[in-house]
Amino acid sequence: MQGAPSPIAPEDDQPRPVVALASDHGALELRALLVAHLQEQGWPVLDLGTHGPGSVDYPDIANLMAETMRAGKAGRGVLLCGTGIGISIAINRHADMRGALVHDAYGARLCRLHNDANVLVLGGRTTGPEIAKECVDLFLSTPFEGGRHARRVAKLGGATPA
Ligand SMILES: O=C(CO)[C@H](O)[C@H](O)[C@H](O)COP(=O)(O)O
Repeated sequence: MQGAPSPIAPEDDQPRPVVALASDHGALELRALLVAHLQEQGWPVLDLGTHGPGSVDYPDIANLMAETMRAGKAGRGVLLCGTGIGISIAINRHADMRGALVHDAYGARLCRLHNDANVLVLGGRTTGPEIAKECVDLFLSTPFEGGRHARRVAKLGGATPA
């Protein structure tokens, strides 16, 4: 189904999708902080790593996220690398992924309202913890607006994973 809203339920009385998080070595601390933050808020979390300080390649991490979401193991993704740039390029090579590199609350809200982003991308070396938490919260609680934006999202092509 092209351009369909992602299956997110901002209201607390509806089931919450699993949120997968993954990063390269450039965002280990911020990812760990966000995993704990989401778990504290009751979100079902799937932490895909990387789990050690060793250097890894961000395209591999983005590909793992895409495979995980395509397999239906998560409904939303949060990806991080040092700047967020490399991993956002990588995730958007997948036609069914709409990754949004975000640096503030406005972007986090608008990437849902207008772009129906299914993956939030943050930079572990560029975004502080409080802003990152705010971005993740908005990403997970803001619905897609639809309307004219549905037409535009449909023109991006690609299916919306379950
Ligand atoms: O920011 C990134 C890509 O846009 C990644 O985190 C890379 O790790 C970054 O390029 C830095 O690489 P390094 O091997 O840690 O120097």
